[in-house]
Amino acid sequence: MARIAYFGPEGTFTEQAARSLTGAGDELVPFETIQLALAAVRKGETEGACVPVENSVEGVVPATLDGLAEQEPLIAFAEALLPVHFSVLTRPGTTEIRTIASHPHALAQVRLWVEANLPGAKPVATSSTAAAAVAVQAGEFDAAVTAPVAVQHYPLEVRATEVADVRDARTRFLLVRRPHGPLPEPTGADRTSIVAAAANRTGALAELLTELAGRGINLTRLDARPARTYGEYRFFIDFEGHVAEPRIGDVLAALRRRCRDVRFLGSHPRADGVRATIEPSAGNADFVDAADWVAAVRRGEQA
Ligand SMILES: O=C(O)C(=O)Cc1ccccc1
Repeated sequence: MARIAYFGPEGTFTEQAARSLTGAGDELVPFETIQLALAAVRKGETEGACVPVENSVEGVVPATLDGLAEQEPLIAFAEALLPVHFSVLTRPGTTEIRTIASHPHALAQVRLWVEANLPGAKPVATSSTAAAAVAVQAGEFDAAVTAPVAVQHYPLEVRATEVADVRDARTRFLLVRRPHGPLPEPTGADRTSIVAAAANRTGALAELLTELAGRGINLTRLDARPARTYGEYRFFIDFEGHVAEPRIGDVLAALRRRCRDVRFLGSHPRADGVRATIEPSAGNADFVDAADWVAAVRRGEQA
């Protein structure tokens, strides 16, 4: 049985993701912010933490990216991909909706629906979708935009379901832990994540990407975030493959040489099961064969 922190309170999308990534015997512990959930696993209060990382409409979750790039290293060892549509909840008997509260990512994904269905309602940001439900229950706001499961946790009335301006929106969540013990086994459908601080000079980012492109490695995400000093950036790069594979080990070694700083954020199976694209002459067997050939040349066996 493991204790797993998650971005709560109860009834968030992240709780749903955490449930899908853990077993029935595991204990899920809610934290009010992403930073607190990550701090819990860093301090060893929990064995893991589940946090959202990116959304197909709103993009990255900055608190998660910055939280993984800074302080003691954490490793993502599993991910979940959830379809995201919302419910609108009010206190029973509410007739007029003047304020509508939610996590900023949720508000951004229902803006058109609110304009069309609740004209004049003022959006108010809360720390999470479930925190909005708590605030509505306490009478602070009139309506909350929540995960469909939130109504099972809070005594509120469902005013609308399946609310989403963009159909098929998805959010990806990570289960992270401190770097100890073995990594998940490679499956052929894996994702590796790093954060790199490239030198501040012409072509530095292009050089990093060329290392990946030259080995036929397909990127799945590239984001830049400020490195806390004005004008300096960190690059978050996700790509297909697992560090256990020779072709991925080879590119990580090259990135380590080229970057001022590179942090490994994990290799784990992709939630969507998409298998890695392998370009001609860039498969693992090609890398092993090439390394064997060099070793043979060094032994003087091949001239
Ligand atoms: O607030 C939540 O429920 C979260 O888990 C974060 C979030 C917010 C909006 C869409 C997906 C995840």
